[in-house]
Amino acid sequence: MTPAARLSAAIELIDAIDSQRVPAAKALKEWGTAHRYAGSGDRAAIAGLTWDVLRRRASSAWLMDSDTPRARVLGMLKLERGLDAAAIAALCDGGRFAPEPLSNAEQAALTSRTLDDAPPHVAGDYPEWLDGELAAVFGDDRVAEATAMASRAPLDLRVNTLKAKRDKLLGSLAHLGAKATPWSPLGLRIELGADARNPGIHSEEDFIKGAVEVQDEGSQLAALLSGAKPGEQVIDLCAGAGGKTLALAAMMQGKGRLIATDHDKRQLAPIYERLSRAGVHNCDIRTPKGPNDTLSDISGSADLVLIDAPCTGTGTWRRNPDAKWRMRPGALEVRLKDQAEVLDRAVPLVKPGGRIAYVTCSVLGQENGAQIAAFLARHPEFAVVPLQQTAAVLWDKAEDFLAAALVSEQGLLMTPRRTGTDGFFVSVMKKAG
Ligand SMILES: C[S@@+](CC[C@H](N)C(=O)[O-])C[C@H]1O[C@@H](n2cnc3c(N)ncnc32)[C@H](O)[C@@H]1O
Repeated sequence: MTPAARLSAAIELIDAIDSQRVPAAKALKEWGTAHRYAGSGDRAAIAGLTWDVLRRRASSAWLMDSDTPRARVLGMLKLERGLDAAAIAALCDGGRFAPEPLSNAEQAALTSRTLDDAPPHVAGDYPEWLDGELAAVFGDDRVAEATAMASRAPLDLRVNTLKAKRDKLLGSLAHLGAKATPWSPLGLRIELGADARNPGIHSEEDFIKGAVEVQDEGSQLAALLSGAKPGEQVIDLCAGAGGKTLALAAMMQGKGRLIATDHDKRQLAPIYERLSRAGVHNCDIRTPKGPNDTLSDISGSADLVLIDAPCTGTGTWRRNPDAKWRMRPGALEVRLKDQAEVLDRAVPLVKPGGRIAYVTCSVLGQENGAQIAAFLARHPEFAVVPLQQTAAVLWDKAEDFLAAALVSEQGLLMTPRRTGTDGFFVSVMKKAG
């Protein structure tokens, strides 16, 4: 397919996503089934265009002064891909399979309109109802923060120190362009291009043998900041598919006891294979069975309970721009209730002097600082560990990391703009000894 034909396909896809209200991933899959002649390069390029339109959904419509699928694709080409009006006109030449030539109004919009007068939620590409929430956290920086949250994310990997060292993997994955991540001592980063082509990490020998896992650097840092140590008893209360469990296991170096559970057994399903591939032997997976508490035998003995809390996922918008536009206020309310519940559930598990590490992949204050402030009011036996102490696991990078993150009395917030990671909030609290 020509670049122009790919553009036409992206317009068609955005139209289908809008008119049939289907998730983008489903629409892309259906498009692929209906267009079997399209090669993998075409599919990746069309998916890349479609995701980029979703990233810049509001700002591209503002730029074009029109909300049609075509207008948003054209606006995205300027805002996200940096093409000027002449380059866009060259793509829209009206040829076979190409989009129609630009109208005078489109030409004028691409030449002279800007986002200068756009309201913050339009310039920053986020739902209007979240403006107050983001203003409360970022103030006047919210457009810049949200714009970074709308950008494309790299592929981050965590080296599994139970099996390998980062220096060696920097060599063996050099053909994918893997570089060391800025903050995590275990991270590798592969920058991805505008097309949504996956570098095939799951087929690499290092992945198959468990030497690396896919994990955003922010998620790696959240696990590191929990401070899990060899010999401790550590509970991963919201283990899900086990991303953090694997990181905790590596930190514990096979020594001590790691217990992973989740209230939804379906979420836990992939964890067995992942732990086995990673060579983890000290993890006890507790699958919920009926109404009995899976942790009823544990009382006041955990050194650390990690709560990778259910949250709105606003910190991962750059990986899932579709979800951002689907988010509704009701979802935030449900999450806030779940978070308070899971925090309270952790309390009796922790031993005197033990810690709770609370993590979300959200940037919203209600899910982060406010949730912790409310928890501390309910449980005055807990206090936030000073951030310098929490960040000490990053050694010589600790000070710069804390300067980059948004810090508060309750914890620290990483964001794409500040730390180049997904948005993650971390609060480590210690129980009085
Ligand atoms: C952010 S996800 C976990 C991701 C996972 N830790 C990882 O790194 O791959 C949050 C998880 O919390 C679980 N969850 C929600 N409410 C819970 C509760 N009250 N107790 C335990 N788990 C809960 C959800 O099923 C979901 O798997």
